[in-house]
Amino acid sequence: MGLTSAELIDLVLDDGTWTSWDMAPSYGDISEAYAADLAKARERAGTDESVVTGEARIAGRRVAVVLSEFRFLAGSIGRASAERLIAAVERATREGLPLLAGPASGGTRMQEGTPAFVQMVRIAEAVTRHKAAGLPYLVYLRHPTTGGVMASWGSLGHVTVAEPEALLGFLGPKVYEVLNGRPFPSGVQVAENLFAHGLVDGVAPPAELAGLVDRVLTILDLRSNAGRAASASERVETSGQIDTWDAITRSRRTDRPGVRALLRIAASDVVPLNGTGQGERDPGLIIALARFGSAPCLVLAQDRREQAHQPLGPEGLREAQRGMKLAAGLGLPVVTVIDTPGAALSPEAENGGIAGEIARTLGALVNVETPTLSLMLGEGNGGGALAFLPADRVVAAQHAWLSPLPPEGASAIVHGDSDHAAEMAEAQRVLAVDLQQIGVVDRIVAESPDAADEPEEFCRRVGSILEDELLGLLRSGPGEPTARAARYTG
Ligand SMILES: CC(C)(COP(=O)(O)OP(=O)(O)OC[C@H]1O[C@@H](n2cnc3c(N)ncnc32)[C@H](O)[C@@H]1OP(=O)(O)O)[C@@H](O)C(=O)NCCC(=O)NCCSC(=O)CC(=O)O
Repeated sequence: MGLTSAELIDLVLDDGTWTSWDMAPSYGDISEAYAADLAKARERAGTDESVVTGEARIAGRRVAVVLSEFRFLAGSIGRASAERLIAAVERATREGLPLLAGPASGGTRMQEGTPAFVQMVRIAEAVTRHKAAGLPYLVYLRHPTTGGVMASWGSLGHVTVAEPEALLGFLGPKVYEVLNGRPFPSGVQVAENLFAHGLVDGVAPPAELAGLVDRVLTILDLRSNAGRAASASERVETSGQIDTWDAITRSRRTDRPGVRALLRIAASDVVPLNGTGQGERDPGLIIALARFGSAPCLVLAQDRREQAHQPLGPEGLREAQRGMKLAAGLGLPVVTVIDTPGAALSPEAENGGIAGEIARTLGALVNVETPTLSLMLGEGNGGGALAFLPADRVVAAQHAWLSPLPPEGASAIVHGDSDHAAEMAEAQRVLAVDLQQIGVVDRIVAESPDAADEPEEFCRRVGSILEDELLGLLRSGPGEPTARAARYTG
C-alpha cells in the first residue's frame, strides 16, 4: 500500500501550511452494518472519511488539495465523501486556486450503491467547471486507483502523473477474475503501461511531486508576465543571398540541432508531457510545458531525431490537438516547431486517418483561442509541416523551408525523375526568405554560417527570439482566425 493521506501531506506540502477544509460527514439513515464498517474504517484510517480536502502551500504558493485515504474503505466514494470532494473543488474554483488531486480508490462505495455511483456526474461537472475557469487541475494517480474514481476525477487532469508501479485501471482485477473466470492480463493496469499508451504524462515517485508541481505552476504563473519588457534579442544579419539547394542540403544535415537541442540549450525549464490522453503517443512529437526566460508556452514540436526511425503519424497529430486544447484551457501560448521530412506514408497511417488529422490539426491551430507562434526549424515537407504553420507569429531559421512535398517528389511529378529537385525547389519558392517576402514568415533567425556549425549560439539566438516574441504575444493576446489565415492571401 502507498502513502497515507497524512504522509503525502507531510511529504509534498510546505511544512505546517496544511489547513483542512473538511466538515464532519453526515450519512442520514444508514444500516447498522454500514455504520459499523464506517466506525472500523475511521479507526483504521485515522480519518473521518475516504477523502481529505484542504489548502496548503507548495514552494510558498497557495494551492487547494483533494486526496483519497485508501485505508478508509479502499478510498471508495459515497455520498458524504462526494459532497466533501465537490465542496473543495468548488471552493478552489471560487478562490481561484490551482487544484491538486491525489486519488487512490476502489471506486464507488459498494455499501451505498447507485445513489453514490451517480455522484460521478457532479464530481466531473465540478472539475470541468474549475478547468473552464482557466484554473489548473493537476492529478497524481496513486496506487491503486480504479472504477468510478479513475473514470471521473482521476482522468480529467490538465497534467497527470502516476505513482511508479501503481495499479491503475477501470475494473478492479479481482472483480474481473470473478466475473470472467480468468485473471486480467498482467502488465496492463500499471502506471508504466499507461505511460507507454500516452494515458499519463509521467511516472514519478511522491518525493518528486513538490518539485514537479512547483515547476508547472511557475510556468503557469508567467502567463501574467505580459507587461514585462522583452529581452534584447541578439542581432545577427542573415548572410547575403541564400541558395535554395544549399539551404535544403544544410537543413538535412544529421548534426543540425533540432527541438531537443533547442530545449536543452535555450529553455529555462521544460516539463515533458506525453500522449493524447486517449491511448496514443507518437515519439516523433514532443509535447511539453516550457519557458524561455520569462516567457511561458506549450511546445508542440516535430522531433527530427525520432522521425528518422518512425515518421510522424496520425497519433502525433492527435497529440498536437490535445496540446492545443490544453494550452487554450490554461491560457498558455502555443509554440509549434516544424522540422519534418514528411508525415508517415504507410498503410497504418492511412488507416489511422493521416490526411484527416492534418486537416483537423491545421483547423485547430488556426482557430485556437490562445496566442500562437510557429517556428520553422529545418525541413518542412508536405501537409505534416503545414499543419504546424498557421500562427500569430511565424519565425524561421535561415535555412528552413516549406514545400508541398519533398523537392525530389516535385521533380518526379513534373519530370518523371528526381534529378530536377534543386531547380524545382528554387522555382517553387520554398525558402524561409521567399516566404518572408510573401508575408508567410515574420522573422528569420540567422545561421552563421550554418546552425549545425554553431548549435549552442544558434539555439540561444532562437530562444531569445522566442522569449521576445512570446512576451509580445502575451501582451497582444490571441489573433483572430481570419487574421491568421489572411496572411496566406495571394
Ligand atoms: C482497489 C483494489 C484493486 C485494491 O485491492 P487490494 O488488494 O489492495 O485491497 P482489497 O481488495 O483487499 O480492498 C481493501 C478493502 O476495501 C474494500 N473495497 C474495495 N473496493 C471497495 C469499494 N468500491 N467499495 C467498498 N469497499 C471496497 C475491500 O472489500 C476490502 O475490504 P476488507 O478489508 O473488509 O476485506 C480492489 O479492492 C478492487 O479491485 N476493488 C474494486 C475496484 C472496482 O472494480 N471498482 C468498481 C466499483 S463500481 C464504480 O466505481 C463505478 C464505475 O466503475 O464506473
